[in-house]
Amino acid sequence: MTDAEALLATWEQKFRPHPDGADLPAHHNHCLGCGPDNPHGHRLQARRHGDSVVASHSFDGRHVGAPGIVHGGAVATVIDDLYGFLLYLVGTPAVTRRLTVDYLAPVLIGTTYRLEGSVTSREGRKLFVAASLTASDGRSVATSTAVFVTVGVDHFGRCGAPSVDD
Ligand SMILES: CCCCCCCCCCCCCCCC(=O)SCCNC(=O)CCNC(=O)[C@H](O)C(C)(C)COP(=O)(O)OP(=O)(O)OC[C@H]1O[C@@H](n2cnc3c(N)ncnc32)[C@H](O)[C@@H]1OP(=O)(O)O
Repeated sequence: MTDAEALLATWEQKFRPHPDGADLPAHHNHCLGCGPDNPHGHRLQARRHGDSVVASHSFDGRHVGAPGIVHGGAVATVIDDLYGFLLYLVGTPAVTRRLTVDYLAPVLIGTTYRLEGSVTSREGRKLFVAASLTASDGRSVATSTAVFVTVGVDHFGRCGAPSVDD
């Protein structure tokens, strides 16, 4: 089995049904959004919440933009990765085609936020998704929508999927 095939096999397992409330597996160990072994990553941990995915997350000093404030690209990365967990619930691989973020208020370093994402509709290969980032007092600090397009596993093979340890 090639490294790419081994990685795809781990994904196949990850796409099995996950019970409500279950912690969802990282996309792979070095994923920028959720990989536990990526020293530059966010190590996002998400769980299933009905038909949505939720996470509790705080950013650290590696993700700073203006002093004390999280870089907008880091916020977008984490939201994009949250959508990647939704794919486990949808049951099909897909990739981000369009991502929009409305930054409603500064996201602060070292503060814990709640993320929630869900699929709003599906048209053929297009998955329309939406997410929010909420402070502990209930204030929405960022909202997002995105379009994912479903792809076959060959999409990842073609791109030279990394080994399971990458
Ligand atoms: C078992 C193994 C599992 C493996 C499971 C891996 C899971 C893994 C998770 C990894 C972790 C996740 C992390 C976060 C997710 C990334 O980060 S994904 C990485 C970033 N995204 C990319 O690299 C995608 C790059 N783009 C592409 O490869 C190609 O453009 C795409 C998205 C595959 C689409 O290309 P295409 O197949 O040629 O499709 P195309 O005809 O252009 O469009 C398809 C449909 O979408 C529509 N569309 C296109 N753009 C738009 C738009 N902006 N708005 C609305 N509709 C649009 C088109 O009109 C078309 O509609 P129909 O005509 O079919 O009705």
